[in-house]
Amino acid sequence: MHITFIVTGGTIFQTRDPKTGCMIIGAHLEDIVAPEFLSSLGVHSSLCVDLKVRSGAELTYDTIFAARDAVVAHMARSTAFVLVTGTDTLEEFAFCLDLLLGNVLVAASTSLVVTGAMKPYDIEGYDGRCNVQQAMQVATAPGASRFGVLVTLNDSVHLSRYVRKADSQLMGAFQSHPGPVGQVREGCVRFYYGPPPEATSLRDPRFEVLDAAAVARVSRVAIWVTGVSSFLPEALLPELSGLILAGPGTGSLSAALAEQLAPWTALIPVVLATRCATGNNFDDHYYRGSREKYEARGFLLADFAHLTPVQARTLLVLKLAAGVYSQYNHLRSALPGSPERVAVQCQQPKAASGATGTAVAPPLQTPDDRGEGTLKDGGPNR
Ligand SMILES: NC(=O)C[C@H](N)C(=O)O
Repeated sequence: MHITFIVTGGTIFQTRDPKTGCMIIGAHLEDIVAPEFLSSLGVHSSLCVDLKVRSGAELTYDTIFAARDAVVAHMARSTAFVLVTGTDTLEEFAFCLDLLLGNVLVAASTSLVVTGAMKPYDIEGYDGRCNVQQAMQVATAPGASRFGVLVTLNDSVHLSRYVRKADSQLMGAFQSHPGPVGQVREGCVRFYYGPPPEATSLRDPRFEVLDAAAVARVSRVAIWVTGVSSFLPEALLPELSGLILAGPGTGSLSAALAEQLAPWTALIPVVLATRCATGNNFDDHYYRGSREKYEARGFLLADFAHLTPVQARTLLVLKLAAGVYSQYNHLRSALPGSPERVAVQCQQPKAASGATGTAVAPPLQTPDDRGEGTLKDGGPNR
């Protein structure tokens, strides 16, 4: 067996620099992975691709694509891949790689497991060594390759589709809302269920041919959290390739914000997500018409069902780069703020301020809203 490691920094490699008192990359993969442990798994050769990133906050789509390219380049030789990274953006990294590569990995019977550490290398109780060992065990376990990209930390194995960093500090930070797909117990990997169809349905073959340059043109997607007395500065919108609104409950928007943003949906994709930790961005079972009333005004909901705002952002960036929404293809040819993009924006309506424009917003009231109120008067009870 051959394992390829890809490393992109993070707490797992960090120590305190005695000279400056600041955190630095003070450890390397060879300090963490014992050759004897590799041999015990039947791994006779390994390789490390260091993408030279300091921490999770520094992660860029360029690095994600460099990792994707490293996997593709070493796929023929490798039985398994272990990606060691900063935990702050680990969930985005894993989710994005699964969208880009999940089907390719499954077809090639190759596993990819992402891991990191919650405690620095020089702190008592350092979890990095154990996490990397368990990631190697999971990556080489029978059946691991049917899942696409997995995440392993703290004895747990998560599907990249469901995992999120739910705590900013503690060891059990990584959680999946349906629970982990597997665990490491008594030194052995146990998978409890196979990949449910929902976990793989977001992979799109068009993502497999994307490159970093295509994504860079559309990656200025902002996440804006709304709630009490919501607002959004109009001046922000021309700077964006897209907007994820993380709204309360099932992604409810105030009537005023919906009025302001509806005309902008002709220019940039505006996705409605929930700011709750889990759950959907609409619920037509309880709040009838809750999807249609926004989709009719140009907001995107259904393609982003049951995703966190961070996941919705990743998916939207890839969809835009792949040209999935032809109405937004103008975003792919010009960077935000460039003269071409500004020219398109100048043609756009400012319905909220009363100016004229080209986007036509349908009426606010949907048949199912009757009697429960409309967006204008506060909307139905969602
Ligand atoms: N535990 C960690 O890895 C957090 C760190 N700040 C990072 O993401 O690089």
